[in-house]
Amino acid sequence: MVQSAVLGFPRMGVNRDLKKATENYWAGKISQEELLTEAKRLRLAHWKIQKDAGVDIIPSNDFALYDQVLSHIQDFGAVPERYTKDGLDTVDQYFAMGRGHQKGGVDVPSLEMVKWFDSNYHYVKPTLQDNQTFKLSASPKAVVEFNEAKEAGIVTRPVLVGPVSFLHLGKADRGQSVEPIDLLEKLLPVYEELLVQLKQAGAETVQIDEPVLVFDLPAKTKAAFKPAYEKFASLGDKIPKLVFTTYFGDIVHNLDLVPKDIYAVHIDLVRNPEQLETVIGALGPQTVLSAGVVDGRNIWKTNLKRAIETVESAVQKLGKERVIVATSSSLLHTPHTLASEKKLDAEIADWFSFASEKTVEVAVIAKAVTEGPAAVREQLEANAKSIQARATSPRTNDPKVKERQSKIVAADYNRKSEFPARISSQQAKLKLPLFPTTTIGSFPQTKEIRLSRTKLTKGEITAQEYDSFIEKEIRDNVKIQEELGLDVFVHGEPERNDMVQYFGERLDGYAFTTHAWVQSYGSRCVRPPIIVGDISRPAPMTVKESKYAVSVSSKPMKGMLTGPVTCLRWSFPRDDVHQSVQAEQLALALRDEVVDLEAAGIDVIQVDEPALREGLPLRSGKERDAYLKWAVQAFRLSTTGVEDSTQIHSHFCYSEFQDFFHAIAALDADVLSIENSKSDAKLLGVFVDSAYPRHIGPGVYDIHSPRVPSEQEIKDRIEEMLQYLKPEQLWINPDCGLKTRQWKETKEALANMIAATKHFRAKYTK
Ligand SMILES: Nc1nc2c(c(=O)[nH]1)N[C@@H](CNc1ccc(C(=O)N[C@@H](CCC(=O)N[C@@H](CCC(=O)N[C@@H](CCC(=O)O)C(=O)O)C(=O)O)C(=O)O)cc1)CN2
Ligand code: MET
Ligand SMILES: [Zn+2]
Repeated sequence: MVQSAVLGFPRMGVNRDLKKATENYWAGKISQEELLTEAKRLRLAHWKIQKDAGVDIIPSNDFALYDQVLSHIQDFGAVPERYTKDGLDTVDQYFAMGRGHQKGGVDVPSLEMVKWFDSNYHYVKPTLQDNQTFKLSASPKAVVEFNEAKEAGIVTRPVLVGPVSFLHLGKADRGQSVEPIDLLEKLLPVYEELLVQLKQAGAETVQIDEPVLVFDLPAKTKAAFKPAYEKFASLGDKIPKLVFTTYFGDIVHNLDLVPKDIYAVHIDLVRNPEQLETVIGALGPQTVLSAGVVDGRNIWKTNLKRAIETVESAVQKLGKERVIVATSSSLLHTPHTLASEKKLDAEIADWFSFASEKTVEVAVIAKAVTEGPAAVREQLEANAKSIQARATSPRTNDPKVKERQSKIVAADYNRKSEFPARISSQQAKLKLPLFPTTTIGSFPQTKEIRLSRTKLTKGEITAQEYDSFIEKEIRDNVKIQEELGLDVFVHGEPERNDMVQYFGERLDGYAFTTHAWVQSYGSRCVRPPIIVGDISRPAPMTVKESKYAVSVSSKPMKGMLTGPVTCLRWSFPRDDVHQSVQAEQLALALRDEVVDLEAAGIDVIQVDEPALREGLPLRSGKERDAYLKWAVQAFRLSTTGVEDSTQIHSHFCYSEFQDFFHAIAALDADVLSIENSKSDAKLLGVFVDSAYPRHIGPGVYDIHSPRVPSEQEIKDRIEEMLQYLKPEQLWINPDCGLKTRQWKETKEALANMIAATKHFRAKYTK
């Protein structure tokens, strides 16, 4: 028979239960035991959902209290010494690596956290030493959780990040020069021991994730697959059978690296359906194919007929015993269940499938292929009806939007003058000091703010009461910035639930949800709005708040927008229209907003594009060039409608610009603020090499951690930056927005930032 498999399930729970438990634990409101009990309850609940859906192969060890890669770091004994030396217990040590720890005399910053491939999920980077050793934990999480499921009567397939991916996704610690992949030989015994333990516990198969196979890999990484998987093959029956798992791209360019005698290979057939035949052709004679046909990255109902056809074409070549029907990737990137959405329009809700619904889809597809379509006729008929209804719905189509798109001309992509002329008219108006200080937009989203928004939604306060509450928040934010002595103010974004969802809720062509949370990092979640049709702006979206902010401020006030590419990437996009078309529609809506802000007296406008980098196709080549072309055009289209004297800022939460710097330069933004505090200032070298003429604010401190950076630390960062950037180019700001922080640490950190800036201002002003 054809079996069904899920590669991973979201772990937050139906009501973000895990978020609440971890945050309560951090706040000292619940004990560690209570946290672990809640985590166990969630794991069991999630296994049960999959079992009830009829899924044959259910994952374990897909759970994590903070991040699954971080769990591996700990289980492999790859914890840097700074986290072990103070005697924190295992759980606190784990969180210290995830988010830093500044309590009871212990003061350690977090490890670096970066985007997981091209998704909005973040993982913690394995951070390795020149003399790195590895040692398997006494009770490895994968074994513990396998046993836990077994006790509940569910035999699961444990998920591990494979050794090559673990190392390739890691880096050398600051001051170390080790190339992680060189540590393979030292790492393999740990995998061996773990796999043996899993086998002894009763695991028949293990999902071993090697998603780095979708990249263009350096020779050394490529060369690591062979010894790693030969080693595993040599262990024979002592370890479970391995499902070599890839996702988010095709593996055709790396097919020779797929182990021939492996039990099974998983490929993502949602992203790259065309790889099917080639991959089948290259499989070993016994190897099973796990066909990822149910999208782990989006929320559209699977076209069951099409998925069944795909799976059947594999079955024809391999036979039923050698095909598994699976989700394309872990379902971590989709919300828990559609059943929680009580407010969605019924017509539109019928088009969606969230994680719980997707588990049913895999089971239905497997049954249809195993027993024939008659066995699931009702489900297939209902599905065909939904697919047809969406394809023909007038709600997806707006001729006015299309007409406007057809009228875009070349001049719409250009500012009136080049940067030198623009910056002098901006400077004449803004009169900023050397090293202008600013923040990235958001200030702490306090409990009070969130509660008052909840009250508005529930009708417990009026829109007017809510608006005046927001105005008070803006006034408070302005006052705080005045007291701190910042140079360019922000209104603080108190009215925004999220920088993308907020715009989704105000644009036509979007649907939005009440409970469809997806984990972004640690305990932080987002509710990506859903693009269902052509996008347009029925009314200004941010002008009221920005205008108010200007009216109560004594300094320049930045208007704050989320750029078209980021709106697209952090939404669930349509799958029936190319992403470039959706980005262009967003750009036109934002262009109108930018022009309206300018007319309302906002002289500085920031258009955030933090997701531009993550959207970069994972492999270099034609696809990347095409993406960068439309992404840059969308940004330019949204920002070029203003006068020279209006200053356009953009913000990026990453600093590794090397592979696409030309695109960053092509945005032609007057000022860029970028995340930089965790990276080597060397990365700023690209700005020097290309004689980048415009202004840059590399972040001087990390905002993901509650830890307060000292004035000296910030001075050191600025000093480093000045080795690369000209003083008149440099802005001083944090890495990113401050919404996840508390006020106390925010004020302390900004005060240190300003003190450090004053030191350099005095030094450089003659
Ligand atoms: N979309 C997106 N992606 C992003 C980022 C981002 O800002 N947005 N930033 C980067 C890092 N990722 C982040 C992702 C989320 C959060 C974040 O703060 N999320 C909040 C939720 C934000 C939100 O939607 N808030 C709503 C709902 C708040 C809420 O929880 N309300 C309570 C009731 C109020 C209470 O008791 O607190 C409830 O609904 O139960 C609002 O403010 O209106 C969280 O997890 O806590 C921060 C960074 C990269 N990707
Ligand atoms: C993830 S980028 C965030 C930018 C946004 N303006 C903020 O400050 O929150
Ligand atoms: Zn940011």
